[in-house]
Amino acid sequence: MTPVRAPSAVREFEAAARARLLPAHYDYFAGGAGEEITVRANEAAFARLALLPRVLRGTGKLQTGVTLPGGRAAMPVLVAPTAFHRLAHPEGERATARAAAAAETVMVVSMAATVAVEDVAAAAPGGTLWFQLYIQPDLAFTEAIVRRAEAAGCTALVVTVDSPARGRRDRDQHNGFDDLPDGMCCENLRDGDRVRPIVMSPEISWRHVDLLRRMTELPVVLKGVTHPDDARLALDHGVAAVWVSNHGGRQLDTVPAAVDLLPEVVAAVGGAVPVLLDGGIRRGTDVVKAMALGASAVAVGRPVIWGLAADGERGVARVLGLLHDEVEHALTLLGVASVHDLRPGLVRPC
Ligand SMILES: Cc1cc2nc3c(=O)[nH]c(=O)nc-3n(C[C@H](O)[C@H](O)[C@H](O)COP(=O)(O)O)c2cc1C
Ligand SMILES: O=C(O)C(=O)c1ccccc1
Repeated sequence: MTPVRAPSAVREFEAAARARLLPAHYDYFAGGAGEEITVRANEAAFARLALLPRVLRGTGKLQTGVTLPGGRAAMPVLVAPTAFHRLAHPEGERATARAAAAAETVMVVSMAATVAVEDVAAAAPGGTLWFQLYIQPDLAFTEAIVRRAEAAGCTALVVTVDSPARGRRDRDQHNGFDDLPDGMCCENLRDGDRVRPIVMSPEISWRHVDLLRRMTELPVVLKGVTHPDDARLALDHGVAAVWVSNHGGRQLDTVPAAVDLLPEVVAAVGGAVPVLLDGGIRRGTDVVKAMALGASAVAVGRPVIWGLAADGERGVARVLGLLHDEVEHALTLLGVASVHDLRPGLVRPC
């Protein structure tokens, strides 16, 4: 009999997840906007970057930890905010939070989580949670959500700014996937005895970022920046970090690959605040490439979903563990002792 082995690479979790998920749910998680050109570009861009190792550097103990505005992480790979974890596993965001806490990394709880932020926090005491927010045009309601996130112990607010409208996702349209099944809802959108829909409004502007900053003491991270001019504006508006992202190719199709946008944003930010990046990270080598190009840390969206769908908390723990081990291995073979010593000279186009 062929022994069944645990997946030994992040990518193997996708097949395991696909086998377990309803096709419409798999498509929701995997898919993106339009022709999915950006979805594919995110991963392809990492394949087009080569690593150039240094030798005989006598690197001793490795350093993978990073310090960010919302706290420390033992590895430079955060859990990106993704919606609807209970579609992937009955424990939903609770399982994800436990695995992230065990890996000593940050979980960014989605505003569209299917477990309330208070319950996510209670499931993983000692874990670091940030809260992702779509600023709602109803500012009083936005403030109520911010207060909940603060009270639950979240240490940063991640404001997603790439969604002035919902992305057009053909797979979801074909599958008729437009709502959660009975018994599941966006628990962070509860307002008295009703659950409000998430509004993605084109009216949101820099003025709202200013209002939000006045609303809270928490560091505000801007997620979904692609243009260097917006990175500069973000600094003018006092953000604590800039997060380069095209939403995993789920918003505007044909936006360039995230890692290809990184150098210009890093140059625009000029070291004033940390720059985070997500989109297409599947390997430890992808993590070190992004950090060599100036990211302070990266985040993974779909890999976490695949781990969760395949094997719950254990699957997410394995995905994060694989990425951590691969980062260490890549550092060793690059001749670099610390993620802080990664430099652009270690990467070149190929
Ligand atoms: C299924 C799914 C749901 C997502 N939900 C959210 C969300 O609620 N809020 C948000 O800011 N980003 C959301 N994103 C975007 C992720 O935070 C992240 O930018 C993206 O997944 C990174 O690309 P990757 O999946 O290649 O790692 C979602 C992504 C996926 C795949
Ligand atoms: O699917 C997404 O990418 C996403 O960001 C989202 C946000 C709110 C509700 C559902 C999904």
